[in-house]
Amino acid sequence: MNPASEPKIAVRGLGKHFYTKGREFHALDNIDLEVRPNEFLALVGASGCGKSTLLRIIGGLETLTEGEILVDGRAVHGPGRDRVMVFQDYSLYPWLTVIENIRFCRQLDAHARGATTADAASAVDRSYALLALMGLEKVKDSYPNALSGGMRQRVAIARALMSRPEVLLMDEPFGALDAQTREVMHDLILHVFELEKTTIVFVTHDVDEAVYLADRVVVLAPNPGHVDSIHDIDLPPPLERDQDLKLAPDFLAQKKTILDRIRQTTGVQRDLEMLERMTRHLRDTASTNQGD
Ligand SMILES: Nc1ncnc2c1ncn2[C@@H]1O[C@H](COP(=O)(O)OP(=O)(O)OP(=O)(O)O)[C@@H](O)[C@H]1O
Repeated sequence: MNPASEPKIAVRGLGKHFYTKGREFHALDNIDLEVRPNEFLALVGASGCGKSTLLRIIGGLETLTEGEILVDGRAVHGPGRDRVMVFQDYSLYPWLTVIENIRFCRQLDAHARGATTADAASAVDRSYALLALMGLEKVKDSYPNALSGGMRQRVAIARALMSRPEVLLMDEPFGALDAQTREVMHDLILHVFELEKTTIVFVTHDVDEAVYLADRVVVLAPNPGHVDSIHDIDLPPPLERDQDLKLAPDFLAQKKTILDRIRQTTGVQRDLEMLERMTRHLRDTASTNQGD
C-alpha cells in the first residue's frame, strides 16, 4: 500500500545514453520527477526530446544508464504487472475478436500463475464491465479490422485495464485519430481515470490535450532531454470538464504558458523573433525607398 504522501513513481537522477554503431547518443540527462498516486501527468516537448524513451524506461521496456526509477518505493528492473503501456498503434491481435483481445493477456497471465475457477469467473465479469465502460458491447464479437481507429484504441485501453494496473503509461494513444474522435476519447479517458483510480503518465505532442486531461504538465527540453518546467493545471474536476472548456480564457492562458516554454526550449521562439525583426527591417527599408 502506498501512503498518500509517497510518490507513486519517483524518477531520480535518470540519464539515458544510446550506443548505436559505435556512436553514443545522450538522450536523457538528470531527470528528477515524481508522480503522485492517482495523478494524471502529461509529458510534452519538442520531437526527439525523449518523452517516449522516458515512458518506456518507466515501463521497464528500456534500460536506464544513470539514476533509478522507483514505483511504490521499489526499484524498476523491467516490465511489471503494476505498469501497463498503451501505444498509438493499438497492437491488437487481428485473429481475435474484441472480447478475446480484451481477455487474452489476462488469460495468459492466469495460465502462468495457475489461476483458479474463481479467478476465471472474475476475469469474465471484469471483461464485461470494461466492454460497458468503453462502449464496446455492440462490437464484442467483431474483429479489429472491422473497427474504426477510435474503437480499436478503446479495445487496447480495455485490454490494458483488464489486470487492474496501478499505473497506465500512454504513448500518444490518440495521435492517429481524427479531431472529433480524439475529443470523445478525451472524455472517455477522464471517465476511466476517475472510475479506475489509476495513475496515468501520458505522452503527447498536443498541448490542448495535455492541459485538458492532466493534473500537471511536464515540459521536456531537448539536447539532451531534461525537465524544463512543470505546470500545475487548474481546471474543474475530470467529470465536470467539457470540450467548451478549451475555449475558456483560463484554459487558453495555461496552454499559452506551456506552448511558450516549448518554443523557448526548441529555439522556435528565437526563429520567430528573428523573422519579426527581418519583416520590420524590410518594411522600414521599403518605406524609406518610397520616401526617396
Ligand atoms: N533505440 C534507440 N537507439 C538510438 N537512439 C534512439 C533510440 N530510441 C530513441 N532514440 C533517440 O533518442 C531521442 C529521443 O527519442 P524519443 O522517441 O524518446 O523522443 P520523443 O520526444 O518521444 O520524440 P517524438 O515526439 O518525435 O515521438 C531521439 O533523438 C531518438 O532518435
